[in-house]
Amino acid sequence: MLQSINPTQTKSWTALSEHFSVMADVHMKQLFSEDPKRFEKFSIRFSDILIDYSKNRITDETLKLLLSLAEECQLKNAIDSMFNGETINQTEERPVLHTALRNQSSQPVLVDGKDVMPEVGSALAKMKAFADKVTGGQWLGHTGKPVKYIVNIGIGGSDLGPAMVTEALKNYNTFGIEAHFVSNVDGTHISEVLKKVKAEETLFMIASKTFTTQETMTNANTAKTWFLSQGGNQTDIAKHFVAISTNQESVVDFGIDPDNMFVFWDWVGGRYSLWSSIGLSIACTIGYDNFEQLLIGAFEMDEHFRKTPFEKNTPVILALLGIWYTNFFGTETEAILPYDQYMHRFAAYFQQGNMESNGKSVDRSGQKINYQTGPIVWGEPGTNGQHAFYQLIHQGTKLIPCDFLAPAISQNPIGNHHSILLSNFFAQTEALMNGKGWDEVRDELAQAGKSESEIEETAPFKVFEGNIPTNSILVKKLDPKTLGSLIALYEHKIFAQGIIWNIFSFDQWGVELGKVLATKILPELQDESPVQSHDSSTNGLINTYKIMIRDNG
Ligand SMILES: O=P(O)(O)OC[C@H]1O[C@H](O)[C@H](O)[C@@H](O)[C@@H]1O
Repeated sequence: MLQSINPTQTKSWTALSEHFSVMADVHMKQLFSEDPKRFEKFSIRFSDILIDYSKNRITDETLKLLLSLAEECQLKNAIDSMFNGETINQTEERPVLHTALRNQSSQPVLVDGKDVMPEVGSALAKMKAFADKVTGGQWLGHTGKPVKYIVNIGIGGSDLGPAMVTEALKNYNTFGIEAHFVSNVDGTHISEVLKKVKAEETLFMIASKTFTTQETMTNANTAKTWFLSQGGNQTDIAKHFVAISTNQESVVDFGIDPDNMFVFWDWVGGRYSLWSSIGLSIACTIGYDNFEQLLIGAFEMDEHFRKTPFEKNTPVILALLGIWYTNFFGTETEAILPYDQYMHRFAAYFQQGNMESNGKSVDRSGQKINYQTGPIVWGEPGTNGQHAFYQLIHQGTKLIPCDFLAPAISQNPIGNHHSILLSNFFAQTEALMNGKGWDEVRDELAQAGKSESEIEETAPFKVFEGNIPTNSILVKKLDPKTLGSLIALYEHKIFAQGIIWNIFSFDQWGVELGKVLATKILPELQDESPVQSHDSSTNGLINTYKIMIRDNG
């Protein structure tokens, strides 16, 4: 059981509030000029990852207070409780053990007194055997051809993780197998994917923890009907459809052979499941050995999170910095900006990871919260974002803390592309920190031959206040192991924040309401008769929809 501790009632919170009144107006430029060792002090090297958090609006004192907030909120106990398999997902009465999926030690992991590692081991062994066959060209379709296309049908956690990782590690896909992902119930999604694949060379992976999700089951049925219309018959389904789920009964009802079912467990949250059988599409495209490297990278981060004192503990530091801005500076969003095209789905992945986990407003004792919790997470790869939304980050009215991520080594070294990319990465964090002061702007305009009155007129628009916080995460190369560590870094950051905010990070009750209402409305759309049972807006929308359909013939 996790204790309920209101963070705002701690001594550290009060001290942080007082400290904030001092720090609110301190410019980072000044902090850098006062301390030439600021980078050494506020950066951590973990394996091939450098995390530089020196461009944050913090001093030694800030960090000291934030660290004591973590202590007062009993973060250490909570970490132990998670790794030890205690039922910390209390509202769903489950432990939270995605860390067991990547546990490389010989230590048992107990759930209700039973070691789950043998089950994890056999699920991984089944994945390996299958992935080896697929990537080795030995898993044959009904006409005797090997697999060329994988279509993963899933949504949310059963889509975003595998989709993000297969993109991020695309360069490790040396087997010529194309991975496609269908998530949206909009028929356009599956239709467009089916245009690109050939049934006899396609392996469908129906990925759903519950095997009841409306979108996934609708898409899965459409895929089955399509497959049967393309020359496959009922008995061929076994060669072309596999299921990844915790729900064997529904898998069998759907018509998938239990031998073709890959399991995981209810103690793996959907948005933390890419390490489980949900990662099958990853293993079948980049190969099982690379999938294993991903697990190893995550395990190394788990060990670091579990064992490193908080002042050198990277997920804890990132979590505390986020809390500093969210709860004291009043920031509402955080941007994740990878300077790596392969990572183009990374922000979208952690949008779910973060917002579904920490988008809560009731604390662990069931009380309504009167402080801010999870931020809005968003982002796009650099340098694209620079030409789209960085204007607002540089000169808008909102303070937006940003994480910049980049690999030192490009996997596609063409000409000077990578130095250009990285020069932008370095320049942006520098500019966001320093800004551009009045004197600099005036000098520049004077040098360009502007008159005094012209300078007065133009200068205000060209001034950048700077002082915008960034974390720079520079990795040697985006290989499977490093990616595994990076994902685990963000996962644990989210966990640590949830503990301090005194919320339950592993349920998602907020997603349920829309689902329930949609199932109620679906039958109302079957005929032309107008509805009156909703509010006037919803009635109006449904009835106009019906008229549009009717008028279309
Ligand atoms: O894997 P499934 O059971 O199909 O669930 C897919 C997704 O749907 C739900 O609405 C949850 O909000 C997500 O956390 C979950 O990942």
